[in-house]
Amino acid sequence: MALKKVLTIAGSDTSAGAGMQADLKTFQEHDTYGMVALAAVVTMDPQTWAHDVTPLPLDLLDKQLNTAISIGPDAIKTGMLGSEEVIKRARQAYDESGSEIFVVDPVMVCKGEDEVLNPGNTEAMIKELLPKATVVTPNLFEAGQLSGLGKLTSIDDMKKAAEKIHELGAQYIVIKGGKALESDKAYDLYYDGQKHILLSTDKFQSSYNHGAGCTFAAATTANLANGETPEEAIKHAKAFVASAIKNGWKMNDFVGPVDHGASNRIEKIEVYTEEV
Ligand SMILES: Nc1ncnc2c1ncn2[C@@H]1O[C@H](COP(=O)(O)OP(=O)(O)O)[C@@H](O)[C@H]1O
Ligand SMILES: Cc1ncc(COP(=O)(O)O)c(C=O)c1O
Ligand SMILES: [Mg+2]
Repeated sequence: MALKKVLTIAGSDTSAGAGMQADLKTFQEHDTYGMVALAAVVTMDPQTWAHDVTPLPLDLLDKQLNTAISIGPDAIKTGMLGSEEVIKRARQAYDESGSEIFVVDPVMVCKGEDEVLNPGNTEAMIKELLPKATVVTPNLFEAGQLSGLGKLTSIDDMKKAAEKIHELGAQYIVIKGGKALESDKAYDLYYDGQKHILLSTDKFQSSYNHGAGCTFAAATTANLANGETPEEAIKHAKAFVASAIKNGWKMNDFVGPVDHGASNRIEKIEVYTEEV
């Protein structure tokens, strides 16, 4: 059977733990055919590892989107988009694609960097992306921004934020408590408009977790393309990224990426679920 075609509209992380590199590696691990339309290139200062984001010219993004859409992706994921213009283009590309799976990873900051990439982006994501999102995968910070609730510190806060984001049009929401929520387990909250499900795994080391969010959203996209329900897709994506984090490794004095292949190559991790 032909592989499902999965397109990421995202940035390039030259260190290759996050961004479109994480997406492509994760798509491959899920037996899907990964494709890319590149929106920006992130480079790091070798001395300080400060991130520098260089957007690609919009006409070059348009050419890539035209090509990719003509191939007929079965599912589309977004990652770092960088500007309101690019967010609009991503929405148009999804509308034109005929695909019915749109996974929005609303990347606002890079881990280790606390400056929001561009505040106007939040409004554009709310207006352009959420109404079309099959699944949206904000981390704790991003969920606070999208919901307008600000800082979230508890599962109860996450439930309220998920309900707000659902009202904005996203069909399925998963808020990643993950590294940011103070807790003994790694919790994520799933909401489908009716029930809240708390997903958890053991909490593993968090020094070498670069790319965890991208990997989680890419795995969700691939699982949906392969026919899983949103609930299954997210649960399996969480197991996949938990193994990737457990086996994360030190790249240099600044960063350590997750091991995108760990779930298939090294070990499976169990995910627990309960309705809350
Ligand atoms: N230390 C950890 N151990 C296990 N799972 C984790 C850990 N940190 C994050 N996760 C999981 O990894 C996924 C990505 O979460 P997170 O790192 O918070 O996202 P982002 O990279 O977008 O900020 C989520 O499923 C989260 O629960
Ligand atoms: C291109 C790109 N996309 C997305 C991200 C976000 O990565 P994470 O999966 O750690 O949230 C980064 C972070 O460096 C990045 O460089
Ligand atoms: Mg992220």
